[in-house]
Amino acid sequence: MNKVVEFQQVTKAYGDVTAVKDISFTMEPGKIYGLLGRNGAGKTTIMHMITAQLFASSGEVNVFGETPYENNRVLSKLCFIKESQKYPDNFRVIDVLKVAAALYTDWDQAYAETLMRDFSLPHTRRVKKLSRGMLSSLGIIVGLASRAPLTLFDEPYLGLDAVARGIFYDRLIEDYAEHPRTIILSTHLIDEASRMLEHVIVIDQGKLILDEEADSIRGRAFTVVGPKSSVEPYAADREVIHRETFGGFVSLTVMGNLYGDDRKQAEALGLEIAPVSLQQLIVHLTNDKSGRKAEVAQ
Ligand SMILES: Nc1ncnc2c1ncn2[C@@H]1O[C@H](COP(=O)(O)OP(=O)(O)OP(=O)(O)O)[C@@H](O)[C@H]1O
Repeated sequence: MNKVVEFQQVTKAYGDVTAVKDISFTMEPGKIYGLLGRNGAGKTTIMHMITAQLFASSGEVNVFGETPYENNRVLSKLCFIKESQKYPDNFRVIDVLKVAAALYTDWDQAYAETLMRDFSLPHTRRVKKLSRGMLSSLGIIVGLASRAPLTLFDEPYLGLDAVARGIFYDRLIEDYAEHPRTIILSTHLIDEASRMLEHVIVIDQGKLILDEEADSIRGRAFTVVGPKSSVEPYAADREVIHRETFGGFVSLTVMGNLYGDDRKQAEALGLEIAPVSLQQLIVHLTNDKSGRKAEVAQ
């Protein structure tokens, strides 16, 4: 299958700061990727190399099978929504939409208008007069209505309230189902975004430490709940990554195969089983692989 993004042993240094260290990964068409990691992990640097705003110090970056640098065939297929997008001072919301309509080949104006209503964004308000959350909504509208074959959202929801974030997730999932494309979402809100993510790439201190399908990560652990007397023997020779006690009951998150014997044994003991959050697992896996106590989410 043709790859949308290919990184081969890519390193990026800013002077003596090496932000990205010898990273290799590929991204396929028609998938939603989560690019996750702590502050300063190197996520934005990776997105800037994909979108040809930064050169790699070494290694090879290919997008749609070609180098993206000064390559209009590639760049015309990309839409990059940054955390703090800047617009000319005199621009109104409607001017941003006009520029986007001219820029993106697959732009859908009717869809943009629907999204404008969903996010209650006023057409004629000057962009510099928008609230922080409204500015984020504008970026989200441009990103979704661009329908670009590769759309990148870099922490797109600064200042957005929970309702607006919910609208973003819902619209993205609905629209993606009708118009499959590759989406890269960089976020700290892993639990919130996890229902949309199909594949997860975790960066820690510039290194790639996890590159896996979200479902396969989720299936690696689960939570068992029950009376202490049943839960503790079950947990005795297992890896416990989280523990909560309430009265005589215990809830443990254990590493194990959610779809296999580990689950059957727990069921046989009458323990309740619940899926574990992607965030909790990633925090755990990050700790393991980086050899330090990391906290992926804020
Ligand atoms: N222009 C620059 N000059 C020097 N160092 C930089 C520059 N841009 C980024 N860095 C450094 O590179 C590292 C990675 O930064 P990057 O912005 O890619 O991280 P990030 O994962 O996107 O972080 P966040 O989640 O906080 O946005 C950090 O140590 C940062 O300080």
